[in-house]
Amino acid sequence: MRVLRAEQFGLTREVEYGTPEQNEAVRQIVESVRTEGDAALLAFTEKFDGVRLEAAGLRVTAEEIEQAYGKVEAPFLEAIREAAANIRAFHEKQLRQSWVDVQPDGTMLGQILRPLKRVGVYVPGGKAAYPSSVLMNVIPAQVAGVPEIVMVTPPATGGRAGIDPYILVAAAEAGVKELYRVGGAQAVAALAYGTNTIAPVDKICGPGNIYVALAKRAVFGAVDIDSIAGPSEIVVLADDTADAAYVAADLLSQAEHDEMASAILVTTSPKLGEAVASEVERQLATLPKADIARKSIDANGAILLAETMEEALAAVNRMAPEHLEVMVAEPMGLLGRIENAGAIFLGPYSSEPVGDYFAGPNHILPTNGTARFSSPVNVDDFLKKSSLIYYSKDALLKNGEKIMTLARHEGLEAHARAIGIRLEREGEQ
Ligand SMILES: NC(=O)c1ccc[n+]([C@@H]2O[C@H](COP(=O)([O-])OP(=O)(O)OC[C@H]3O[C@@H](n4cnc5c(N)ncnc54)[C@H](O)[C@@H]3O)[C@@H](O)[C@H]2O)c1
Ligand SMILES: N[C@H](CO)Cc1c[nH]c[nH+]1
Ligand SMILES: [Zn+2]
Repeated sequence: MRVLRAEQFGLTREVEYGTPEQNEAVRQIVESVRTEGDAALLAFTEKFDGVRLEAAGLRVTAEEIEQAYGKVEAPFLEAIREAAANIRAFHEKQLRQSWVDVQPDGTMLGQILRPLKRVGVYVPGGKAAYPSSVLMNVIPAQVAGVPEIVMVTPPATGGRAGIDPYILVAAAEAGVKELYRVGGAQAVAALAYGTNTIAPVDKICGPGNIYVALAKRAVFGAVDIDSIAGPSEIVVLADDTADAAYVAADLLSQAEHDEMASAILVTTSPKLGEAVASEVERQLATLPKADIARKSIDANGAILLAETMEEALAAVNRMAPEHLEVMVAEPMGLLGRIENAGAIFLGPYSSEPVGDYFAGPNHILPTNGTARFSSPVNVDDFLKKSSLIYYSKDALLKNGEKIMTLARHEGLEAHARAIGIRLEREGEQ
């Protein structure tokens, strides 16, 4: 792994996300699906996923899901059910209620929360199967009360024939009723604009590779999106008390997701840096996905050496990583100084996969520095708010002049008169 001085790590705000070629490819895919619908969807599915389908075959049937149950083992079912319960319990704590505040003069002000009507959830499946992402997408939407949850996932998970049965079982366990075998930018475009087969949604959530992330960014505005949850990232912030083997294992846990994933150690200890570099090499050699992890570590892996914890924290906050592990003697003591991170894992036993699969917080997290302003997927993503305003006659008579003053300062006479006409008429009575 490259060793760099933390202060020299010139990580500035990224202006362009993805290469120009990837951006152009996504632009063309999105535009074709928008204008040609199912025909383009099927053509891109054949081109990028190697699967030839008819429009009628896009929707996954109840029989397929039933058959999938026959292919998964009992320990998987037990684990996914317990994970689902943890994720549901965590997200239920996020649920907020509508509220109304009634004042003595009869004024009523409030906020009404309603679930979005129809949302699309993307479950990745290009290089690996992600049943866990089914739960992370679907459960918060259910907790919010979304009536129509549409799931899409590539038709040949990890290049194998068909959708991974564990994904199908996770979808059934989560209660998904509408599921299509389509992935990549074409799936995002279909959800956003609709085709003959897939009705358009109000919002698209879920993680994916660079093509999925760029497509979500491209359709934002036509629909809402959660965040740019692109290729995975991990930053480990460690001092000389950290265990090099643990740090290396956690860095590799994210490197194996994607050649574009990134894994960075920020440390005040050159000795730990050296030990982690050789541990990464040792552990990488035996990984089944060593080819992907190798490319990711070579392209986007680094060890940043900082003089002080202050400097280390500045580098972390500048990167705004998707996942931050804090492996220092007193992790709680640093918490208040971490400003930007999608999820923060404290101490040696909170290894990143604890959050990926089981603890309960969402694993769909902002990447590429967007944790500066974006949040993990959460129940609020699936709710919209309407403000509620009721003014009594007394309240309008009391405040009308002030409203007219403000309107006239903006040069908006019609606004002032809309109030004035009521003051004249009601004030006379
Ligand atoms: N940030 C998060 O919250 C989070 C969570 C889980 C996973 N992830 C990330 O999700 C990603 C999953 O990626 P994946 O590839 O396994 O699955 P994916 O489903 O995101 O992407 C696969 C699809 O990409 C499309 N594609 C592949 N090559 C293409 C090309 N050259 N041109 C156009 N389209 C192409 C294909 O249509 C394919 O169906 C990884 O990067 C992983 O790190 C992120
Ligand atoms: N680490 C991923 C988010 O970047 C989520 C995940 C799902 N399965 C394994 N990992
Ligand atoms: Zn992961």
